[in-house]
Amino acid sequence: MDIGMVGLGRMGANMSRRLLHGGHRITGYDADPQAVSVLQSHGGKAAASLEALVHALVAPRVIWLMLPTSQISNTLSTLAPLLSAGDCVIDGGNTFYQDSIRRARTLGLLGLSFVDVGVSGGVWGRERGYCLMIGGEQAVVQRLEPLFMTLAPASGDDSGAAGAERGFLHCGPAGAGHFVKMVHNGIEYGVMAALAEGFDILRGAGFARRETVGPGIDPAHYAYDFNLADIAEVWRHGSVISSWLLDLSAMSLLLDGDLADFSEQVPDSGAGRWTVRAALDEGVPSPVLTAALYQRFSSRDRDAFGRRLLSALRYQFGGHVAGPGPVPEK
Ligand SMILES: O=C(CO)[C@H](O)[C@H](O)COP(=O)(O)O
Repeated sequence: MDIGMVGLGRMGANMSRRLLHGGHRITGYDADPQAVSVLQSHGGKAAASLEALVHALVAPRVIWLMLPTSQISNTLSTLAPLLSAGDCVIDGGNTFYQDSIRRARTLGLLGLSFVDVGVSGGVWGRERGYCLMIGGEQAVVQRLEPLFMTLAPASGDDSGAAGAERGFLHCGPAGAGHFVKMVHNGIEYGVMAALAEGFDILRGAGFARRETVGPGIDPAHYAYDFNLADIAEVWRHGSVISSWLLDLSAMSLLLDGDLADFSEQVPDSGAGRWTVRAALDEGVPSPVLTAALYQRFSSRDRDAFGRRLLSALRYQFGGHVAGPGPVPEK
């Protein structure tokens, strides 16, 4: 198929390369001309502007946006007047699903189709393929199937696997793809938090070798010196918690057991918050995913003032001092 790819960052560039390798023709646009040159070096065509991209494609056009969430509205405002009825825009970013529902309606009034695709696979997707969660009208999604077949992990697999087994799924009408991806990312936070906490506990299992243990704790119970990379590795083989995130943990720990080059402050791009909001709207308890989201806020010291207030209160009611702070009056 002929596709216009807008956004040639880590995801857009790698997806374009996988599509080119699968025999599709890509015309790409990115605000960074260097990213467009890289696409050209892999056999794609370059467009110098969104206008040029639209003109380079034959109607009915398919334009795939792989952009940060913040750039989708402006890009659609520029694109929409350039497109013709029957053209299709795909948003493959981590967009809030309610924005996708609204955009599908707005573009639909102009005769344009809008398909939301949650894409998971990260920087490894070019080789491994991408898991695709798709929302939109059935007929439009069906027309785009050759693209999904190529991007999904089982591309080139002639086992006869279809749809979900290949790694793509039409989840429902507009917004459904981004809704499913939102929850996927919410789960991702939870699994990541569980791995982080578990490895932290294993790392602490030798604390009695380094410091005086508290009353009632036998130092012999905390005298281990675990090799975390080895533990992650052994868990990868046949354990109940084997997973790709565990594979990535094993690789990270092998490269540097202290993870010294990584920040303790963990950002979030929005999907975790939206998942928790959906859980609130649905009245579904989601303590694990919520705690994992709050862990990220804590990592950025968003609760530092609250923690100081805890210390202040302990001081006020009991004269307890924690760390540097006012000395209680006798
Ligand atoms: O879509 C993704 C993986 O599937 C995102 O790359 C990942 O979820 C990053 O999100 P956050 O910045 O919130 O951690």
